[in-house]
Amino acid sequence: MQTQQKLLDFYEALRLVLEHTGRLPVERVPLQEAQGLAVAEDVRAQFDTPPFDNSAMDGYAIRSADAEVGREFRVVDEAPAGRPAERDVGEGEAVKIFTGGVIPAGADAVVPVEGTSGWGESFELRKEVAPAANIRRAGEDVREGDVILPAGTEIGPPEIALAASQGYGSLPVYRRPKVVVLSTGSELVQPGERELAPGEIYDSNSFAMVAQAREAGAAARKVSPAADDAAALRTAIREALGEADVLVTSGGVSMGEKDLVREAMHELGVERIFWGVKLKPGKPILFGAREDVRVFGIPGNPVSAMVCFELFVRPALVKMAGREDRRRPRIRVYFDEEVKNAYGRLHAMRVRLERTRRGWRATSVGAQGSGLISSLTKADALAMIGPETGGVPAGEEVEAVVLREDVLLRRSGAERC
Ligand SMILES: Nc1nc2c(c(=O)[nH]1)N[C@H]1C(S)=C(S)[C@@H](COP(=O)(O)OP(=O)(O)OC[C@H]3O[C@@H](n4cnc5c(N)ncnc54)[C@H](O)[C@@H]3O)O[C@H]1N2
Ligand code: MOO
Repeated sequence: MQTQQKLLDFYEALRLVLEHTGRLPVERVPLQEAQGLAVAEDVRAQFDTPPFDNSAMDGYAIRSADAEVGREFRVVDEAPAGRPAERDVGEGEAVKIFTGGVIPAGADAVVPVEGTSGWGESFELRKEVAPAANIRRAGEDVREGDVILPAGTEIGPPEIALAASQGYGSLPVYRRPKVVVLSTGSELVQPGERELAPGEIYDSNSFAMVAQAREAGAAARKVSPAADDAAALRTAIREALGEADVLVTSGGVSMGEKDLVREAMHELGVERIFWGVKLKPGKPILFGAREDVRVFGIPGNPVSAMVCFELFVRPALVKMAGREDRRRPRIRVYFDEEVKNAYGRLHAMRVRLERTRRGWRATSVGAQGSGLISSLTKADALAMIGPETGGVPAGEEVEAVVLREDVLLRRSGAERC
């Protein structure tokens, strides 16, 4: 077994991940499944909306030329939404109309019922009515042929509404990436299943990484963890490879005799693109490909697993889905005190962020061990402390990857409604 690693620079490793990751094929998905995906080609309006002139108010459709205050009108028909009137509106006549009702021929204005003596077979006009009052014109929302959703648009609730209003039951999108998460390790027990025996721990990584994948907009599921056993591992990986665009394994990629993931992947034809990155946490990460499946062998330490997911898997997933706009924001941060880095690797340090007059101040969340899951619940960002100079002096800025994007709102002074 290979026990020496040539560690890759982090940014070079990320470049390789992105270089080996492309957009997934375009497919049409039902509207209700399109949320969060990117429109893959321009979508055009198939007709004007609204499709017809219609009333903005409950009231009467009349001829504005007749609209003298005090005049009596005869109601000749009605036009509720969905059922146009059969009669035209002649002089001194009105059609009872409700919001969304088709404006009948002859009428050019709607008087709200509050501007009349009320509902009835006839009414007296009590308020002036200008031509075109309370009419929503055909095509005032969108015009036939307009590009309503340009390629690349994120599909959110307003885009879904617009597409539905144009009769689209499905939209062309870059397919949502399918992620399968496979934890490895004989010590793992599923939470909620039973109490732990000595030496066992609960499998938190597969839950964490499914959540991370979903948060990145992918469809993700976990499969049963595989024991540290070559045959079991091979079977589990083979099955997962058959179902995924992205396979993420956790554990078993380091130097131990029970670290069998690399070998299993090799045997199953996964081409290794890199193994080992000059990064803390996350050093033993493996990245490979088999045909269209991208494979991340992520270290088992829970913080390493989640940080590797953030820094490598997430950028790949959002690229596959055409949603590069969902890459994490990067900002410059400073520390009040010197921060040392004796790891000899780029330290993705868990920090809190605070907005000051100088900019963004980063403060370590505390101990940075790779097993300290609770530390991640306190982290707003990963401050990238380079190994070259042994750390970063007080006040000097470094790059940080923002994990909790709502902290950026703190700068804007925005309040929540
Ligand atoms: N001789 C060396 N030992 C180690 C090295 C090294 O370079 N030489 N690297 C260390 C680093 S850095 C890391 S990171 C870890 C990663 O090791 P593995 O990917 O092989 O992970 P495991 O050994 O399987 O597990 C590590 C740790 O994480 C726990 N774990 C595993 N899976 C889960 C899970 N699904 N949920 C929660 N916790 C999990 C596992 O019990 C171990 O405690 O290797 C160092 N060793
Ligand atoms: O790289 Mo390991 O992830 O240092 O703990």
